[in-house]
Amino acid sequence: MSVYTNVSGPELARFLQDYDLGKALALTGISAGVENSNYFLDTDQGRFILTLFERLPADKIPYFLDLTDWLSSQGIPCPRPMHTCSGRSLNTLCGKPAAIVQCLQGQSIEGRAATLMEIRALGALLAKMHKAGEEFPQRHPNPAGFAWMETTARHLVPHLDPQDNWIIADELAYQSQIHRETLPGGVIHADLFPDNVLFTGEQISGTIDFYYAGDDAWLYDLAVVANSWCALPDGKLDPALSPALWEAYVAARPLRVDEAPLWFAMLRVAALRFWLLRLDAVHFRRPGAITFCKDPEEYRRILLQRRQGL
Ligand SMILES: Nc1ncnc2c1ncn2[C@@H]1O[C@H](COP(=O)(O)OP(=O)(O)OP(=O)(O)O)[C@@H](O)[C@H]1O
Ligand SMILES: N[C@@H](CCO)C(=O)O
Repeated sequence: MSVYTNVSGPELARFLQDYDLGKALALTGISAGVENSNYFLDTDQGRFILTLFERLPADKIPYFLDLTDWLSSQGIPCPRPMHTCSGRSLNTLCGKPAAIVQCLQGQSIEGRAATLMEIRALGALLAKMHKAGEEFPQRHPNPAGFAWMETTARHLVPHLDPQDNWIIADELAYQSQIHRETLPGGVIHADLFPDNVLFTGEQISGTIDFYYAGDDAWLYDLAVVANSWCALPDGKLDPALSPALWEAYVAARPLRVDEAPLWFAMLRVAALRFWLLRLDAVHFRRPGAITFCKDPEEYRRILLQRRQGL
């Protein structure tokens, strides 16, 4: 269940008085998603998404709304925030930070492999997103960078078996010598998994869930996408999808000469990041907290394959 806060009709009507979006016709809870309460909001002016933020503190949210506002103005299909009559995109509803954003068309392909056309569209769009973020004026270092990984790994030590602790420590030692901050970079999505991309036919009509976005190496973002879209069940890279993703990306953003040699280092660190994230969710599920645990084993498998260059 992903609607944690129920919004009454009178509360919604009061909230909408701040906007120029017409009168509410229907409010329908969205069952997908785990972190926030999301609703389809139908008004006499169309359909929108109403999000009540259940995890992020209010002062952390404007960056993400400003970023999607910016990327959307640059032609990236992402949820453009609606502004109140006084110009704010972040508001409060039922005591929670809340926003109304554009409702994008399309469906995710979650549950099946991408086609070559879809993966090429994704590679091209990711490059376009990276370039579109270049002029975005706000800086926000990736909160899940190397320091986050070291801290998370340290907390996990008593909960993992010696072999997994060894793999993580060994990978961190390797990554400590890779200076991805020297690679070309800027704004990255950092979580562009299949459930965060909407397609209409084989065209991408939306990218959502920018709440892990920040500044980091662009090649790292491509690696997050490659691991999450192009891994076979045994964790190896799909021999057709992975090159298709790469070729579409580099056609739209030609790489600098020092990037390609670090491809596997980026695939490895991207795998480690999501293995740690999932382990953290499993072992530090706080009572009452809203956490959803995806299978850490999937990313352990992916990391082991990437460490072998597969
Ligand atoms: N702007 C949008 N346009 C269309 N559909 C959207 C939009 N935002 C969210 N959705 C729909 O709502 C679902 C849940 O959204 P989302 O994945 O952002 O959930 P969340 O709980 O905020 O984040 P997470 O999935 O990371 O926990 C999506 O799978 C998608 O179907
Ligand atoms: N995409 C992440 C969850 C964070 O949204 C995962 O699959 O572990």
